[in-house]
Amino acid sequence: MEAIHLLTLTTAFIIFAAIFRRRTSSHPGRNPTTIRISDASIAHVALIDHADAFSNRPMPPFPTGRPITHSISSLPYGPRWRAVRSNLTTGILQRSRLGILATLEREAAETLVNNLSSHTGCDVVLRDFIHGAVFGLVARQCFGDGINERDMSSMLQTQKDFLESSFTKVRPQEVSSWLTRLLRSWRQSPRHDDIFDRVDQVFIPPVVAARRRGSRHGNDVGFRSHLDSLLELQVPNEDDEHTLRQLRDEEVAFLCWEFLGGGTLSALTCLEWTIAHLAVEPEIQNKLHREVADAQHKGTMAYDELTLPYLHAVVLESLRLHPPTPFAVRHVHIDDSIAAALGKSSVIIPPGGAAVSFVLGDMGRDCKVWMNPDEFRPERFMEGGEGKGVSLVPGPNKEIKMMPFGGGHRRCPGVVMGMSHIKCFLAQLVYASQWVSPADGGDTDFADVDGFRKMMKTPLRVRITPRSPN
Ligand code: HEM
Repeated sequence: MEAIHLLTLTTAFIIFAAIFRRRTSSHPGRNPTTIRISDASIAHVALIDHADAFSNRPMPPFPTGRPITHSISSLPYGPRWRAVRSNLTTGILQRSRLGILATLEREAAETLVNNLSSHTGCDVVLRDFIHGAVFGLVARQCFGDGINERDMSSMLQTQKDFLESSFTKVRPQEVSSWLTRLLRSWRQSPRHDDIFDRVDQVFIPPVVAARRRGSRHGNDVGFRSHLDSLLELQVPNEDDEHTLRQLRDEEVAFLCWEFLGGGTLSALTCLEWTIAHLAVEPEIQNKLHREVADAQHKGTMAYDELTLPYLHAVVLESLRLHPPTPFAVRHVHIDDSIAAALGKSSVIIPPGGAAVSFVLGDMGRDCKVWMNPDEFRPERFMEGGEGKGVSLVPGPNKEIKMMPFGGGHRRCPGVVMGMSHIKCFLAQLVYASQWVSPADGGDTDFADVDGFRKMMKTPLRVRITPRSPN
């Protein structure tokens, strides 16, 4: 009897706690009805033709005890979002700075190749090597030089732990049961709070506050770092948008965290998938190697589409099949004209609004657009292929064929930097070595994790063999 009482009380407490947490953290955009859109033409109507209506994201599905609108991706569409986003796009991500970035990229890629060279002839699990190298590059862009080793490795470890914890979350917005969702968010939120606390600890005292005090955490990379730009940035005040204020330390810390995550994790995901495909497709790998080697010998190593068209095609093919961020999500309330436009495509947004999830992976594998969509065939992006001329970010008057960087007002601002990093690392990896399936003949597992980041479920293990000079 006692045991039954205890069980009943515990269950009642869990449900009460879950409801209480939900109430106290309630937000109009949290856990609304979710509509999935996999059709690129409907995505065009929504994200491009009605971009304003599709310009907000729902609140993250997990309640936390703190305001989490400190990042570009979670700020509501409006003046503060505009201020921090344009600080990024006109600052560090500007195309004209690619020349400066090229030097940093080349140094990072060469370090990666050197680190791997002692494993030539062996099987390696690539993920940690690539993660460290891409993180190091993005951190230099974020902070400049001079961050000490210990602080860097705490940041990298925090990012790895966050990534690991996100793998266990299965599309929370798509979990249909109300109770499951409540219990799940109740169980998961302390882990998120824990990560946010760590972001504060790892970034604020050693980096943000130290730089604010003017301590020379060194910035000898020859351009203004992202951190420096954030410390100078003025954003509209919450209560009066006509007055400006500086960002608070925790906001700067969170924006740096977002920059490091956006810059590192998508490139890491894409590089791992690409090497996995190249290891089982030696002809494609050899063709890519020939193109890169040719450019190296001519001294024309610029990673652009014109100089290295096959490299560009290989990266596009990888992003088509495995968009690292699998969904572009919006929270919408719409008027009658938009309802009518979407209604033609049988998408009905309920009067209270909805979360709309554009499924980027489905668009890249749509067999109405792509021939044998599950095949890895970069040639489809070359002359005469169905993907030739495809644009990475959808615009007006153009059919959407794939959307790995999302679309509309909230599309990814890091397209140019992301593509440039991926191409540079990939070119150097393929130039230096040949990547083959592991010596024990183990099959590569092409399954992906079910989570917010579409990484390989089983971290890639490959054999590095030397390239004969040609
Ligand atoms: C291969 C590389 C990358 C891929 C595939 C990628 C993909 C995406 C996707 C799908 C979105 C959501 C877009 C939408 O909702 O329509 C996004 C948003 C975002 N990405 Fe990226 N990304 C990449 C690289 C980067 C880089 C290098 C940065 C910056 C350092 C970055 C920063 C951001 C930010 C700040 C947002 C939120 C934008 C907003 O809400 O206004 N990403 N990214």
